[in-house]
Amino acid sequence: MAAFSNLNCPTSLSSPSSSSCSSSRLTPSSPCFSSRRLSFSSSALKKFIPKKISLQLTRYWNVVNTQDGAVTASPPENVAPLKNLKDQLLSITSSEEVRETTSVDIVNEHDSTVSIVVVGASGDLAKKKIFPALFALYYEDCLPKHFTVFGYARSKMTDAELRDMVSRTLTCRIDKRENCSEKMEQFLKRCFYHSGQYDSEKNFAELDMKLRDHEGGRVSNRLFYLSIPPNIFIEVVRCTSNSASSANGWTRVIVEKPFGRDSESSAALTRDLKQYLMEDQIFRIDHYLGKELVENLSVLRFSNIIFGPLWSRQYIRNVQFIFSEDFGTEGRGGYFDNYGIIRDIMQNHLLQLLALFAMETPVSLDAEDVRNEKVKVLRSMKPLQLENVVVGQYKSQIKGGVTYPAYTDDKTVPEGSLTPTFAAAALFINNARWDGVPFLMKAGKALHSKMAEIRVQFRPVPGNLFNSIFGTDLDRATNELVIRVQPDEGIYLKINNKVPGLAMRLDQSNLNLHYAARYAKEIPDAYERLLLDAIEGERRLFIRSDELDAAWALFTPVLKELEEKKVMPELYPYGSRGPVGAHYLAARHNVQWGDISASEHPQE
Ligand SMILES: NC(=O)C1=CN([C@@H]2O[C@H](COP(=O)(O)OP(=O)(O)OC[C@H]3O[C@@H](n4cnc5c(N)ncnc54)[C@H](OP(=O)(O)O)[C@@H]3O)[C@@H](O)[C@H]2O)C=CC1
Ligand SMILES: O=C1O[C@H](COP(=O)(O)O)[C@@H](O)[C@H](O)[C@H]1O
Repeated sequence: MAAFSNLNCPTSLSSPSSSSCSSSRLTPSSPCFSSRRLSFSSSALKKFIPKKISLQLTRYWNVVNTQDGAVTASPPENVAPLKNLKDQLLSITSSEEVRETTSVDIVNEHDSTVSIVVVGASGDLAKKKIFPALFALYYEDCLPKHFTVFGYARSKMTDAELRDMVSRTLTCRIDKRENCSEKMEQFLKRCFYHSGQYDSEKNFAELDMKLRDHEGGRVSNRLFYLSIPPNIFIEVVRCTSNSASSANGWTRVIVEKPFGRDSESSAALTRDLKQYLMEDQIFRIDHYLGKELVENLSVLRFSNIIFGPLWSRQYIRNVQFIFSEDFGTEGRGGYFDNYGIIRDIMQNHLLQLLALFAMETPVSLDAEDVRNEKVKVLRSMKPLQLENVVVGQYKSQIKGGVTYPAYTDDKTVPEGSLTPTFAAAALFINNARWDGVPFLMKAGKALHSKMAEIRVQFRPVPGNLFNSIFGTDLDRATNELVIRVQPDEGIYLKINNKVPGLAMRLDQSNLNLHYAARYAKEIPDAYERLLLDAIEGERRLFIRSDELDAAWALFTPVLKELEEKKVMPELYPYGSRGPVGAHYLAARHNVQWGDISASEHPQE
């Protein structure tokens, strides 16, 4: 379900219903739909729509919400637009019954409004990511005609102070664009603030009153973004649900990670959330799924004939998922120490990349079909053994006269903390496609660079004709596909090539798709895509509870073992390439990390 018609602003893949049909996220054959939806109360449903039709409606239309006695339905893919509702109903029932449906209240975007409530508006994530993403969406005309942004937190602030805070921190990709300050003024007029406690239904009821004022009697849709520490999620959801949910539209809640810290706490969080919310109201965000190159992974795989046949143990010898940051946990040590790098990056971001990479072809691009395939991969994974994990922690380093701190120098980190700031792991998928292929992960803070990438190393060519004339060992100069998620997005394929000239000399070169050179358009921030999807009710890029259970089932035993056995992390200097143990781990599986191979750093 999407979008609020604009050429820049895409509609979702699975349910094309926007008037911006030229958008890149539509499949080429998709028809162009209006974004209008049907909305009616269940009493109206009973009164005006005979049971037979309402059953058919439920079967053929996507009923997107059934809360507080309200039903909202939108046309599924490949049915005629809303204006043809009557024709459709005629085709499924008798004309006499259809006559009665004229009382159905057809709601379009002009009659509905979306309120986006950023809970924890005074915090780091809200300032850094959420408000800038909302502004970028506004600038690109991707937000609905009627929308309001509300900040909610305990800090005392006026609307003007919130606007000031938002405008001062709106450093986003839009900054240098035409009319930016004019658009900013307009955007800020839609931003408001309400100060309240996170556990006070009374304070949320006050927020509800303000929201109603702004909604002006339209069908109200509400999106709550929980940008707060996890220990207060449930209180906020309780208050939202009891005192501030929409009376006649949808209410959705975006939940930020961490979703617990092991299987048990994650299950408890899901159980508690479900006291107040249906699963389809919960949008668990993993912002890596909103990154351009991650969204492109399925396109690359499933729309190019050259990759599909190679995508298995037969041709791929290992796959690497690498995340590194060139700064430490400065400022976030308090949070980080309770979680560590495995929970912070591997269990979610890198595992999601792995699942997307390794899944079978989904039945469709529909959220449930894609998530079903990801769950199957996660549930097929071999239990992770401690021997296949290496942990590290950064230590102080003096470089160029600058002293870089150790992890434990942070005042918010307990003395002698064993929390890993680096980890490497070798994982395996027990299925026919991937049996025996090492999937290596490596994630670390305070390393030499900031980047995230996926590396696919292919097997050597059997009986290679050129073995004798290649300058180096051809068995090592195998094809490698690199998907550089960030920075400087790109995809390149290492191939062996003849060096031009009369002699038969071979070297390894890149077939290079460098995004900055190929596409003039800047890449949207992941939070923009994900916020837009949540507003549109598109769940494909959000984590379903069974995915989460499977992800925790994989990592919880090893996390417990690390903690119980008090495994000492290997120390590595701030700004280095990480602990040497990661190389031994890879070598045991006959793998060499692609990011540190000589061909990646010829100048070093
Ligand atoms: N920052 C980041 O880069 C990322 C953050 N996240 C997740 O997003 C969420 C928000 O992160 P972030 O903005 O960094 O968090 P902050 O620590 O900045 O907290 C957000 C707001 O919550 C309130 N708050 C903070 N601590 C408490 C407390 N102990 N009890 C009650 N209220 C509190 C404060 O608002 P006030 O005092 O005004 O009420 C604060 O401004 C967290 O779940 C985090 O794990 C996920 C990925 C990245
Ligand atoms: O979720 C998190 O992600 C960030 C890295 O995100 P990126 O988009 O900048 O790559 C990481 O710094 C943080 O520790 C983690 O919680």
